[in-house]
Amino acid sequence: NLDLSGQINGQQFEHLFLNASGVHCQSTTELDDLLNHPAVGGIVTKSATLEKRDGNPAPRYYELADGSINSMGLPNFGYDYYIDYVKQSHAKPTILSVAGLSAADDVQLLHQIQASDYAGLTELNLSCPNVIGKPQMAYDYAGTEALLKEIFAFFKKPLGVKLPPYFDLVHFDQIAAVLNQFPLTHVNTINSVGNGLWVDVASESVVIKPKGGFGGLGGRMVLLTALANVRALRQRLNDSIKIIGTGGVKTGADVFAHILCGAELVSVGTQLQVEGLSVYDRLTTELSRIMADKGYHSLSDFRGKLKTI
Ligand SMILES: O=C1NC(=O)NC(C(=O)O)N1
Repeated sequence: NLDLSGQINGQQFEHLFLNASGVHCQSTTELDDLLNHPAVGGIVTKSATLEKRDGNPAPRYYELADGSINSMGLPNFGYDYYIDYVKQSHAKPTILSVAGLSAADDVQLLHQIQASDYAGLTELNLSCPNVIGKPQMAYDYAGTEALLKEIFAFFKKPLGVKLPPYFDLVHFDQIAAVLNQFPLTHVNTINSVGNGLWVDVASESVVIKPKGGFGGLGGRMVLLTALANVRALRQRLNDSIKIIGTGGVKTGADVFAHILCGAELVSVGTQLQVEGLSVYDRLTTELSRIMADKGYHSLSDFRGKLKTI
């Protein structure tokens, strides 16, 4: 009886939960698992590159007490695999995530989507921190602006972007000034906190192989950064650009906080990896209890209504 829905580009997500791209979304079997789960409202594919990729050498993912560190390196089955999946009809909205290894790759990927008969949502990943030698595009404001100008000259389908975390209010101003120039359906924030390092004291060693142990951080330890990025971008972006809140969600209270900061929908990554699909049932129960206790019937009763003091 609670309304836990959200909308992006007029597409109704009956239930606010998605997977964070990269988690439980590389194979069609995993994607079907997500789509078939009642407490999942929509899915995001693993970011597709033009050609299939093995990704970085293992070990490349490590679970910590309060989150995760990963340097996967965009392992995926390639664009054709994912476009074939998302263009089939599905009961719930799909978001095709794509990641070029260069701006030219990004443009090529979007030309292919534009030429396809896929009519769903696309998300351009501008924030993978783990491709060796490649920067996170969305930290280059001029580069991002030039890329989006080139893309929107030909791309007429719904498009959002996956952003890295920003840590300076001026940087929020700068990326928002770029994004507000374009008819984006959404931004998905945050991607992992790039290039953290975990040290195992017993072995006196790093715990993942790529990049000498440097990897993107996820899970509870990034919640405060995720909330700040959702809030700051909600305060700065045009209302037409919705926000998918990703990062640090472990409890129903974390979900509630993301919505208070302005998220339209909420993704779960590390905690999905840790707990499996049942995480969505637990989060739904916990969120519903908080809403009921507060007398809320719908997410819109409190979305974006964070109080300041
Ligand atoms: O965008 C990404 N974010 C991550 O944290 N890891 C993956 C990856 O490494 O493939 N990509």
